[in-house]
Amino acid sequence: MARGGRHGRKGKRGGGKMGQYRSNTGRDTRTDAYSTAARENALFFETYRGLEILSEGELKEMWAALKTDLPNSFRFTSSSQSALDACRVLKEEYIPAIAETEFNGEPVTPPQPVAFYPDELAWDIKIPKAVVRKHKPFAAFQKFLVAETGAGNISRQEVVSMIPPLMLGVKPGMVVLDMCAAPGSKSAQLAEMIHGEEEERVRKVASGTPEVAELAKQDGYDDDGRSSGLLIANDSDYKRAYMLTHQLKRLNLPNVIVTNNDASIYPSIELPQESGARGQLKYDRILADVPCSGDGTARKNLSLWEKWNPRDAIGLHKLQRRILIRALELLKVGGRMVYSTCSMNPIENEAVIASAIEQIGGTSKVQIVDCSADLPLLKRKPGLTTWKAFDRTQASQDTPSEPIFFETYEDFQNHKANILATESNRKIADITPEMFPPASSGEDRVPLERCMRVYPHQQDTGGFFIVVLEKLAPFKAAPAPGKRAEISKAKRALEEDTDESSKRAKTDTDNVAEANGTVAAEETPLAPLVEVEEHTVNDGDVDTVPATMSTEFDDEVDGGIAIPVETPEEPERVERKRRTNEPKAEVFKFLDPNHEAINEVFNFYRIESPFPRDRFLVRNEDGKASKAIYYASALAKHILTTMEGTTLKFVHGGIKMFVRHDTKHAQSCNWRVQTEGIAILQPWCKDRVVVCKEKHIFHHLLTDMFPIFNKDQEDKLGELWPQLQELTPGCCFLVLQPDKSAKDPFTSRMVLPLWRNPGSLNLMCSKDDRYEMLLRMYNDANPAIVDHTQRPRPDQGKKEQEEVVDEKPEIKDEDVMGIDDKKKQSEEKVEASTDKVEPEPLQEKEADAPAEAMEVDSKKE
Ligand SMILES: C[S@@+](CC[C@H](N)C(=O)[O-])C[C@H]1O[C@@H](n2cnc3c(N)ncnc32)[C@H](O)[C@@H]1O
Repeated sequence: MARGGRHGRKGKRGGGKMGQYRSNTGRDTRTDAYSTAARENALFFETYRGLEILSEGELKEMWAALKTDLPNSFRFTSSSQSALDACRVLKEEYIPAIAETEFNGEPVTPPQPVAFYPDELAWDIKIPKAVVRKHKPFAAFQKFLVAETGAGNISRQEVVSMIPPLMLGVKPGMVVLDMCAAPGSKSAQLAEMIHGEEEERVRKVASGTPEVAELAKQDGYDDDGRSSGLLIANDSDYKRAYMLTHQLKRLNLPNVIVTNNDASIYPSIELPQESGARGQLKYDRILADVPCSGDGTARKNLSLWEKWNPRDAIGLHKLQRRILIRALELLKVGGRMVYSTCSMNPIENEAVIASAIEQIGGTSKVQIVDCSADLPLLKRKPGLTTWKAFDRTQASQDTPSEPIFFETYEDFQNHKANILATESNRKIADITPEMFPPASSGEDRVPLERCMRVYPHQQDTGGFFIVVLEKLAPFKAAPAPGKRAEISKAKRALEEDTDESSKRAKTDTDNVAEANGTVAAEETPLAPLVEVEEHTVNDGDVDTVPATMSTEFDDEVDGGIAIPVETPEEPERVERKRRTNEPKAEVFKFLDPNHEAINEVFNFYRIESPFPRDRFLVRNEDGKASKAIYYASALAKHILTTMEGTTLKFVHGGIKMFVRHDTKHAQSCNWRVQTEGIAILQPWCKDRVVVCKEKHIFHHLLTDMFPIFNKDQEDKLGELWPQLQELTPGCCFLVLQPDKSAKDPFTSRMVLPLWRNPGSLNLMCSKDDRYEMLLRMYNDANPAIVDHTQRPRPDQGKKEQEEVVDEKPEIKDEDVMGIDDKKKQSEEKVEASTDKVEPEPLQEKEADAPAEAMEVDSKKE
């Protein structure tokens, strides 16, 4: 596990990616007390008033809501049984306790389930974050939140940010792309949906009768009970892509890949087709939660009050449209995508949707899905069908802070001409015709009212824009509007063919078009006249990957202005230039199914067929099984191998299933199992399974590290004693089995790795995981954990003591970290999981090192 952290962080001063969180004086504003920051910005307010998208009364309500603290909210991991247990603990223990407490003499409102979120899995805390952190009665609750977040059972996530994944309707078996995914709260939601009830299905297939097995293979679980789906989560900012990895790794899913590419030119993935012909991967679902000006996040991103500027949206519109068009190209016919922003500005929202639909050939190619019946308890407003474009550039320089509105593009052109006539060097916004409402009507009309707008005052959240699009037919995107005008001009010039300069114009234009594809480059014909101010929103920075990928189209092609585009026969092997400090590309080398290490683990744990032998990989250049063996799903394996060395840049893929542990016991195995992959592996293992049904026995294993294993401990170990006596030394699976006939039964099933030494035992999990389980399962907030290898044992002979310590397996970083480190890390993850809060970048050392090296480093620490 990579260690992020505040320690050793080399934060940038001033602008850069952190720019949006700095005040004009360069101070980081993220930790400012909510109450001390001024929440006023006349330009921001007057712009929204002048836009007339809300009545005067509602505008005031929205403004008042924007000025208050954002409630804290979190979500339980839907795919994990221990998360569902944690949710029950919240309801049965913490909520009643909080309901009894008071703050400043008033009763406290306990956390409430988010009304629109299914199964009461999302919760809202109306008590301000600062109060929860500092007020004593909430200390236990805070501890619970931190422990469960660290364990991957809870994700802190803003309520509005939970909407796009819910609207996508992802199911197990689906192939999903999250194009702008960091820091990853929505990706985590999507990954959980793909995972579904995989663990239960796997158990049925592995143990059941043929009928049960058949049943368990259906509904997307057709990989012997495992979900055959895949999530590719991408972000163009490589540091944020590593933060994304951090967030997703907590879920322990083998069908997740993280990439680091520019979404607007996201590479196509080659797939072998059954017929033997080549095909390209098309996605069932795509999320384009694009970089935006983020004015819906003003309740938590306080620097917005200081910096809000209409140019941020204007500067991002084209990138947003390019990302959306690329998403639609990559979508399956019949597939659905969500385009979303945390901005309320129509230029980043409805204008992007309308112009993109026009560019790809209209509503016969893609439709806006009517979602009015979905999530009925979500309060929302329809998308805008008419709006004005706006800027702050007044004709006179004396009134620079007042917004100026344009009903039509001609209005804007006149305004610009007036200004430039007197002051040719004034900076004017790059407003383009696509930023205005579409003129189409009748059958071609784009039903923009089907888009969804969520305003902060409606249900005490941030602001958000969401639209669900369904691809109806393959299309060939027309060139971007500016490019189209340029090409027409060049074509006219060619037709006239009067002088040399027109020929040059044609040649230049075609060269640019060929090099960039239809959507890779856009310049309006007006561009040379207009200078755009640098906008402050850095999420919109485009990755500087050269536009070498062609934007290939679906097999059937129609209409549009065709620009010669070369569709590559196979993925291009283009060496992508590494930026300074950028880590080397991660490596994924799959092992031969008959590799010695694979044979060893299959024999030792008696892993039964049909558990696949050909999906194991290592993460080093040599392809040697030296430290860890990972496992990836079938599709993940295909993509990691076929796209190796192409422009698709991988950051993460696969889960760690076995870790090397050299043992001197001849009958043992040199590979121990890891918790990451244990739930899908164990049901296929017919050996080395130890079942525990009594909670008090497990408590002993949690509080004692390396408890002695001898006859004197027989009573303490109860049902485990005879089972463990039968086992040769080495790793085994400890299955916690709910059984009503037990005195003290478990509420749900869980599997953990256990190490059986000749003279001791050890549960193979970190101290922090022990603390989390003690809190969740035994409500024990301050347990004492004893490490018996650190204690003198007068009752043992020298040889016995040596045996205990000698076989103490190496546990990697998660075990090496102390509770304080892990707590800090969990708190950082909590921050990172919210939408617009810039996560702490990984330490440079980590960012530079491949995954395995990171672990070694952190262990040395
Ligand atoms: C609004 S944030 C996404 C939040 C994320 N979906 C979540 O739920 O945590 C936008 C992200 O887009 C990334 N980004 C900016 N330009 C991009 C591009 N051209 N391609 C891909 N990602 C981009 C930024 O680095 C940023 O992480």
